[in-house]
Amino acid sequence: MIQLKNVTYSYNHQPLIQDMDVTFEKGKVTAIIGPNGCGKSTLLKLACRLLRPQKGNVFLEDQEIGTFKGRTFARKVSVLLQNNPIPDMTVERAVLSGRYPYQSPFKTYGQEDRTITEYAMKVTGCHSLRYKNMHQLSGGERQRAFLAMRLAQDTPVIFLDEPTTYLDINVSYEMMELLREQNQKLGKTIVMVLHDMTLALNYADYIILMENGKIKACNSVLDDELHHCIGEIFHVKIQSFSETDRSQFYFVKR
Ligand SMILES: Nc1ncnc2c1ncn2[C@@H]1O[C@H](COP(=O)(O)OP(=O)(O)OP(=O)(O)O)[C@@H](O)[C@H]1O
Repeated sequence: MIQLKNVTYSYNHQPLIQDMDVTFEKGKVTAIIGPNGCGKSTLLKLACRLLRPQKGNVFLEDQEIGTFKGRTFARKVSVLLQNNPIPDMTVERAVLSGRYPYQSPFKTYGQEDRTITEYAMKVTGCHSLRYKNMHQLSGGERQRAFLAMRLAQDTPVIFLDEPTTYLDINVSYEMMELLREQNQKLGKTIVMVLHDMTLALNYADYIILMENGKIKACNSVLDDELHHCIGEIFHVKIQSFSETDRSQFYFVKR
């Protein structure tokens, strides 16, 4: 479980997030949604200690995240951001480098690291790209390679900021299926910022809906009040394909 307690964050003395309390449930998939510029990426960065709150605290399993040593934290939490620096190396080498938290001056990459690297390349569909340089990939291929790096890191918690950027609709759904599988089979806690609300509603357990730096709603994807708030903010109506199976949603413009 990741908890933000009473968190305040300002850019250049302009308050964006103020006294925010929010919890990301362990073993669940949470999607953060909201209009452009409402603070989704900032919230994600605060939760994975890429930003430090000016006030308040963030806890991972009841321990303040700032108190973890670098490698210990990197064994618990991996993060896929929107604009990652592109490493000048092959895909295989880049995915293997995701194993860095398990290395030390006395231990280099071993069989376990290579096995997990193979697995991560396979499930993300990067296997055939393994000998290409990261700079030679298309946007979508590179995004899959970055995801493979994060899976190789093998952490119980994965944060992703807009993971479907650059991906076509098929690959977007494949990526969501893969993340869902990581959650259901391996119990990973997944928190992702998503612009595509159809993906958010159909793949998350919980939705955090933000507006102007504030949380407008935070609830199960099935919650009617949440649907109402989404409808108000985005001027849409949420419908389910079936009244009995309320697990497949789509949107219509109001
Ligand atoms: N490094 C920064 N310095 C100053 N202001 C920033 C910085 N990063 C973000 N902001 C501002 O903070 C606000 C929230 O940004 P953030 O990236 O968290 O929003 P977002 O909801 O993720 O947006 P989007 O959906 O467009 O990606 C925006 O007004 C943005 O301009």
